[in-house]
Amino acid sequence: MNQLQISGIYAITDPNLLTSEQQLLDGVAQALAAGVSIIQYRDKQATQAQKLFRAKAITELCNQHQAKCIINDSLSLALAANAHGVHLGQTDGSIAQARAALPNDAIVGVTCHDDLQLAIKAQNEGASYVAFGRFFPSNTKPQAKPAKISVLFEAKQQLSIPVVAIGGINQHNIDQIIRTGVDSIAIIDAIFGQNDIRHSAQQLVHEFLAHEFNHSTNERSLG
Ligand SMILES: Cc1ncc(COP(=O)(O)OP(=O)(O)O)c(N)n1
Ligand SMILES: Cc1nc(C(=O)O)sc1CCOP(=O)(O)O
Ligand SMILES: [Mg+2]
Repeated sequence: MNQLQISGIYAITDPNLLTSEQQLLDGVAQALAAGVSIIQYRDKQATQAQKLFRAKAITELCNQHQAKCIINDSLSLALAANAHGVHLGQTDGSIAQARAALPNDAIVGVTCHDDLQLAIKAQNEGASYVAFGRFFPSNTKPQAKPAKISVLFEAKQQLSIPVVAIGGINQHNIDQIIRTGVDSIAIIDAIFGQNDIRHSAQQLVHEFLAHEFNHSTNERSLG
């Protein structure tokens, strides 16, 4: 799996914010136009038929932008939609089963909350990336378990697969997360909950790219 596949701003859809199919596809198109690298289709409300249509449409939009479409929770939906991968929570199914069913280059992401041991286990079982969170209170998922930012520094030292941060991240606090060196930052409300989705996503993408640029310039000047 190419590690560069999991890099930059990772936007996750929410049916409470993008309430119609038109809003969903327009919102995803705006986020992609702003330079978001990954879209996760996360929908616990639609019918199976609606989910399949929407997952296929988002995958197609991602293909047009050289971005990746990851399906939340459902391996079967990821397969049916020919999406680029699946995101599995701790009770959403096994990594081995997803790896066996999906193409070799597919992305399998795994939620690890604040637990580095879960992340090491996921890496050993074939995960493409691990996600830690939540780092700040989340309007979207208020019940999400808190995690300390220090786990991200530890994860970057101990893991070889990409590390994703999630939960309550917005333009005011993203810098604290970027500084840990994480590969990607997953966001719902600060992108899809905003009036101007494209502009909001653009600001977050620029923050991330500015840090990457400064980091590589410093490394070059230090030799
Ligand atoms: C990138 C990313 N990280 C974490 C999650 C949360 O997954 P999960 O614990 O399965 O919870 P739900 O999203 O299914 O409510 C995620 N979806 N994406
Ligand atoms: C879906 C999800 N999972 C989380 C976790 O901690 O595992 S936090 C979260 C919600 C992220 O949305 P927002 O950017 O609006 O806070
Ligand atoms: Mg899940």
